[in-house]
Amino acid sequence: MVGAGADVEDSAVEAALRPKSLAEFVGQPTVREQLDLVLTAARQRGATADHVLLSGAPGLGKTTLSMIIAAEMGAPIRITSGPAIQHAGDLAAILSSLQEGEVLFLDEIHRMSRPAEEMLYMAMEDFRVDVVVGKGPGATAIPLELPPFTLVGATTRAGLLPPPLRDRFGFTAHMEFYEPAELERVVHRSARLLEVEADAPGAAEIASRSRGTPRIANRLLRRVRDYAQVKADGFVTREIARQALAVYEVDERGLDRLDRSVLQALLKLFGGGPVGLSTLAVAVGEERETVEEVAEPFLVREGLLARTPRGRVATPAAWEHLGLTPPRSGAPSTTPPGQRGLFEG
Ligand SMILES: Nc1ncnc2c1ncn2[C@@H]1O[C@H](COP(=O)(O)OP(=O)(O)OP(=O)(O)O)[C@@H](O)[C@H]1O
Repeated sequence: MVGAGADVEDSAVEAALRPKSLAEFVGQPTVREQLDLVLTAARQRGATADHVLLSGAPGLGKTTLSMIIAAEMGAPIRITSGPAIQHAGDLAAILSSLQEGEVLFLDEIHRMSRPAEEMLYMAMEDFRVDVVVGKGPGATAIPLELPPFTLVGATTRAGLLPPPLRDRFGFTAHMEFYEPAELERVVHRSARLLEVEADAPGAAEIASRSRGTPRIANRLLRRVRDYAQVKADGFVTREIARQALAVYEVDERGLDRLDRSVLQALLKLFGGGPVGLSTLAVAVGEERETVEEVAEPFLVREGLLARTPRGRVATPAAWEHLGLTPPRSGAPSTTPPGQRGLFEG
């Protein structure tokens, strides 16, 4: 899938395309300015930077920013994720091996286990953990001093974090979706690094279909590059980008196969809603989290889907985008000739 999955070559290229400094990081002007102040001030004081929480949709640059924080502080970085830390002992092992000033990047921090989370409170605030040795009445807590470190937590939604954890971050940055002009700069920068020749309209076409997300912009650029190389002379123009993205089923608004299946299920199976998230996810054969965190933020932002207390509801723009007619008084919707059904092909 062009929109969400990644192959091995893609992962390696993605790493190579990461900006290495705040100056190279495109867009997010507010976050960049605030973070620059936090880091410069800490550097001037010769101190370890405060803990940073980054929230925002997948692919907006949270991992990249955590690496930049380490690079700007001249510190090493350790990368792990919430789901990888199931026991407090896992976290104690990581924390006790940190060097002074090291950046610990904890992706999906909202998915950490409860005991680990509680250990993290003390580690963040007092740079200390209590390691419990033994079991039952004979168990003893041995306090362990930690070197000062910077925790960079990443989450798709800061609202998922318990307040005691959220409050222990000295700085919280909310990453926004990128404007088309910013994504165009991302595409030009990546094209230069990948040695792909693209003109301005070609880059703009890719940017406008990238759902406000640099990771998707980079991925679409690579797929358009493949098409340009195999079917043309390697040069990316608007027409080449359009042809390539039609092959990969990314439409003019940037909706990919997953987005369209979600909308089609909502419209065709549930008459436009309201329908619960779990039911919708089952209908498209995806995990609830994938629908909620990958497809929905974009569909909501595009004004195609609304989250209501009673469930997910399609907007009139969704019916229009898929060329379907909203049902009147319970009549089934009609599919114009040539429109492909949900489960066809
Ligand atoms: N501001 C930016 N400027 C240029 N490229 C960027 C920017 N932000 C992200 N990218 C590119 O997008 C890709 C994805 O970024 P990254 O892995 O940091 O996202 P993420 O928010 O951590 O995603 P996830 O939460 O899914 O792990 C990287 O390869 C990077 O090259």
